[in-house]
Amino acid sequence: MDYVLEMKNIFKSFGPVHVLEGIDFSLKKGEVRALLGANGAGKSTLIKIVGGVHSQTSGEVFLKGEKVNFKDEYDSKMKGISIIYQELSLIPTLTVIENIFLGRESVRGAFLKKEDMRKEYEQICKDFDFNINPDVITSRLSIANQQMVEIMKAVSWNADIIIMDEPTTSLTNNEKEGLFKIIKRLKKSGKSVIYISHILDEIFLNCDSASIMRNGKLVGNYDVKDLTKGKITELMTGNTNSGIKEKKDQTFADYKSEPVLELQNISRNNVVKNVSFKVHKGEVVGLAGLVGSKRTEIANLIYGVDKRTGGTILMNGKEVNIKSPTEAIANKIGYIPEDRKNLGLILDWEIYKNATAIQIDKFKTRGFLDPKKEKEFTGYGVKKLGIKINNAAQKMKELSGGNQQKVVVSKWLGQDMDLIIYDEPTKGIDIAAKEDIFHTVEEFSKQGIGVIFISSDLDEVLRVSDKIIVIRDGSVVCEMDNKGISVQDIMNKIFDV
Ligand SMILES: Nc1ncnc2c1ncn2[C@@H]1O[C@H](COP(=O)(O)OP(=O)(O)OP(=O)(O)O)[C@@H](O)[C@H]1O
Repeated sequence: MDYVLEMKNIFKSFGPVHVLEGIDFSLKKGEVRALLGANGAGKSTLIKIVGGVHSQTSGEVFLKGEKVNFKDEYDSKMKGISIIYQELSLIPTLTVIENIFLGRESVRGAFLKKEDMRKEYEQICKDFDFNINPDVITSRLSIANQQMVEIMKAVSWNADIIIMDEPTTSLTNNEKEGLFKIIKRLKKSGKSVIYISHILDEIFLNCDSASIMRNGKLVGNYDVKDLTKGKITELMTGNTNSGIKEKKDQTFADYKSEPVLELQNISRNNVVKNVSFKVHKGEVVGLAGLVGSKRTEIANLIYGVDKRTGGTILMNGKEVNIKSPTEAIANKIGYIPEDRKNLGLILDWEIYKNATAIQIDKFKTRGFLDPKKEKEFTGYGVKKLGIKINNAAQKMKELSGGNQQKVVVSKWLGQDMDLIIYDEPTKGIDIAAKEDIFHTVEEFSKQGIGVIFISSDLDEVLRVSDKIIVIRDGSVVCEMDNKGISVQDIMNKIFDV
């Protein structure tokens, strides 16, 4: 068999922690292979070995039959491997076009001319059905656009093997379509793709085959046509009953008392436009809309990240004027942000310091922080959300992406709140662990806390919400009671059908 990549009996340990235990993985020319597994199963670690970021503790890697030992990331790139990592690797101070062509000159053996770069850039934009100003400084772009640039950069490298680690997490539907087209084109031209995603629909749409991992071991290799979502979940977790619920089955909303939050015609310039809605005690309000519909911008006005230019916000019947996240927390508002890397976590800190950052005063003994108390609290969150860690003093950056996200959620457990906002909380979370996040929503609402739940996954919005508010272009389109409505009904409102 002609394999472009073969990994044989790969072991990887970080000190005493065994992350990969005897993985065999292979990829054929023109194959699109999914790499699946629960959060912390070892997917990213495996591809980081192919990418020259980590070297294996033991085992062998072959490229087109030839044994390789990558010296570093550059070496892997030069041998024809291009990776889109979960965390963006662009240089924020460079322009988009500079980022895309960075390091490419040496591949061609001569400097690329500016005009050639522009021509190539235009072609990539056309292929992606996408339009980003090449001269804009990258840090000025939205996270979605930065991710798109990252993808364009990886694909334009002209590698034989392209590895995508959760590439669609912040893309709009159009951009996703663009990416899926690119994958088809890559396949047709004989390139091979490894595709990691927790969104199983994407696997069925794009992949030929799948390798499933569990706890650092390979469960097996499968043809995607022989798999179902249920089967994948079962193979990933080793559990035949994942307890996944389709629908919300109880409500804790209290419509008799004063709403915990009332927005009256709030606006910000021409971005958020006269938005009004109420959140009652224990009520879960889902905000549905396309990526870019300005749901996060509304949340940012409530949490004091951005300044309102109009309208009034009431909490428990009283007008509030929250000017910063610190003031929001003092007003009993919690916020689980979409951009966890920049807003929710400090990756160089220990897990327990991240987990306790918001409620720090609770963990003091005689005025001093007590690490024992902090670790106890962290342990509580770890158990509640099934977070996979080795010990609470590990650095945050050592956790898998999905487990980092769970720590962001765990920070708010036990906090005295009237309202909590979840913004895309299940990004990067595996299918079984999503349910743990939904349970926290349920528990908060059971305690009488109002919840705003933002998600691009409408099944999720239906799963958790009492009421759904459809947002389009910064305005409220309608409010829908979650009674007998379907994803299609919400879609119709989103698209104005
Ligand atoms: N540098 C490190 N030191 C210690 N442990 C690490 C390090 N890097 C990763 N790990 C551990 O290895 C395990 C596998 O992590 P990895 O990121 O490969 O998982 P994953 O399958 O990609 O998960 P996710 O779906 O959440 O992204 C995790 O338990 C993680 O904590």
